[in-house]
Amino acid sequence: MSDGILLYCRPGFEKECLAEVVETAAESGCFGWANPDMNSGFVVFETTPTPKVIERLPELVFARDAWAISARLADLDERDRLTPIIETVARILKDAGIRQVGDVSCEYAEGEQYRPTARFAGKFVHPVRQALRRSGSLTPKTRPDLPALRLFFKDSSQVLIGVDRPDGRAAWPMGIARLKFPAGAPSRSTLKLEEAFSVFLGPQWRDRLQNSHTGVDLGASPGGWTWQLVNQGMHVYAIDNGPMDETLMATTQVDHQQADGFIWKPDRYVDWVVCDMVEKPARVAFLMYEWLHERHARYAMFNLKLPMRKRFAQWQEIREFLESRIAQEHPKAELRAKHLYHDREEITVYLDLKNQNG
Ligand SMILES: C[S@@+](CC[C@H](N)C(=O)[O-])C[C@H]1O[C@@H](n2cnc3c(N)ncnc32)[C@H](O)[C@@H]1O
Repeated sequence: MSDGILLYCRPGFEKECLAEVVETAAESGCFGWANPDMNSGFVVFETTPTPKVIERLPELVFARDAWAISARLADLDERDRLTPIIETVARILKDAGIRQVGDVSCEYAEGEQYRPTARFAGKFVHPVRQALRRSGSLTPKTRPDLPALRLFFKDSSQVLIGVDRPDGRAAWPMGIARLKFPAGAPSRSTLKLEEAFSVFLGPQWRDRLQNSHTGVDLGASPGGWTWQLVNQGMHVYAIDNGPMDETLMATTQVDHQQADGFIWKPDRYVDWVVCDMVEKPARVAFLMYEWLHERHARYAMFNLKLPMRKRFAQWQEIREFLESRIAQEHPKAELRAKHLYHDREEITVYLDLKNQNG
């Protein structure tokens, strides 16, 4: 039995995260409230979530990761925090009919003010893991296919406890994508596209791109996104009036065209169109839909730069537009969006109209 949902978001996006979970929960007849700390990077949504709401948590755009809270402990004694936690976990697992969890994480908020808690949680995970293994509640080796135990420390004396579902888990705990900046990539935004592939196509995304041979990058300069496509062996049309990185051009896999990304079109069908143009988000979303609908490309990955105000409302309008077109014209389409760890005032969208065969 759960009495709330913990959601992680980018610090500063707590309002959007809350508005979205309120709306999603209400669609399943589930109501609740929250009073989030601004810039904390998390929201505790007070509610009794139905299974449907828990199932829909991965769909949330502004929540990078989320799980249902099964217990809360406050006033932990610093001389022995472990005993009450282990006892509570044993009770939760028994109630849920779970014999063992496959992993455990000690989590914390990303906001600046939570730095000391982050250090504490980073160390505390080791004794927790040992104690759970001794009690037989944790598998000897990590098992990603089993539920994982999640412990969120607001500070070192308060913990929220939950057990997640393997199929609802974010690609990285707390949605914090730990990616190494690839040597040779021309800009840091290369990590945005790498994270997007991993989140939307799954950890085996490189295998999935093996059959993709051509790509278009709209708003490509200096080439961080183009670099990712080139690195997967694609030939890329890079569209931007700005300059492209010289080393990237020397690969001979890039055709740089100084043109307007809203006008330029390829001569033939390409596998991917990616777009990072700084433009009105509705205009970009419409362009991407048309690219796929008119069969210029098979798949689209694009960034929508959101305005400071009404960020959630703006995404809602765009989503409604895309969903209504999809419902009329491509009912099998896949549309997914996420506020990625490497996104700032923007979200990333993946669209596949699944229309290549008719
Ligand atoms: C955020 S930067 C792209 C960074 C790039 N994704 C990377 O990883 O290096 C946005 C780019 O969009 C380009 N841009 C904006 N409007 C454009 C348009 N209408 N047509 C083509 N490029 C455009 C800008 O010149 C700028 O280089």
